[in-house]
Amino acid sequence: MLEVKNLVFAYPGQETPWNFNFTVEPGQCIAIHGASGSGKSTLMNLLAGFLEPQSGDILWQDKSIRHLPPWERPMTSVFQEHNLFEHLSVEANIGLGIHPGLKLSPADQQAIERGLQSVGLGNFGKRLPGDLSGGQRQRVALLRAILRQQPVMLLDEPLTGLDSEARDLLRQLLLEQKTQGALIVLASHDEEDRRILADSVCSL
Ligand SMILES: Nc1ncnc2c1ncn2[C@@H]1O[C@H](COP(=O)(O)OP(=O)(O)OP(=O)(O)O)[C@@H](O)[C@H]1O
Repeated sequence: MLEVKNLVFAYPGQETPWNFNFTVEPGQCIAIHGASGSGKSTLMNLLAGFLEPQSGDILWQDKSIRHLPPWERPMTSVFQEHNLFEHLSVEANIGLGIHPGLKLSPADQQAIERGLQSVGLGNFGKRLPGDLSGGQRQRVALLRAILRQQPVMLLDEPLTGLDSEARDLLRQLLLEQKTQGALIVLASHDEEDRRILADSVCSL
């Protein structure tokens, strides 16, 4: 279980701090819902370890992960910037998520190929991210997160801007991740995403 307990944070000069509280079980998705500027990305950054809370705790399977650096947390994230390495092929970008030294087994390579097919990018493995559209980059970032196979996925507007076909495809992929036990924290403005994917909602 992921537990966020009285997680207090304010940016310098901010009068009223946030105080985040929720729990989510593996195999479930919690949607983080709120107006623009309400703190959804801030919460994601706190969970990922890119921001340091002033107090409170984050527990994973009853152990505090609050002081762990991002790379030691049981999490993978897709944030709005996508963070793809522009000089590396799509395949290598995804492969780096699986193995930081790109020492990929034939099974890893097969998983990448199959994954690219499943998000409609079967022939795009050798391309550079700069040659992809925004929506295609988004699909690569999401696939990389999925193939990292961490127990918790932090998704900040992962489907925004995609056409309806790609959106349906990726919603399906995320539902499959849930049935395989993935815990998803989803920041989304989209009511349909929340209705289809979320088991609970945290309103900010
Ligand atoms: N580095 C920062 N320093 C100071 N204030 C910040 C910083 N980053 C964000 N904020 C402020 O914190 C508030 C919450 O921002 P955040 O990006 O978390 O909102 P959001 O709910 O994700 O918004 P959106 O839906 O538009 O992406 C905003 O008022 C924003 O201006």
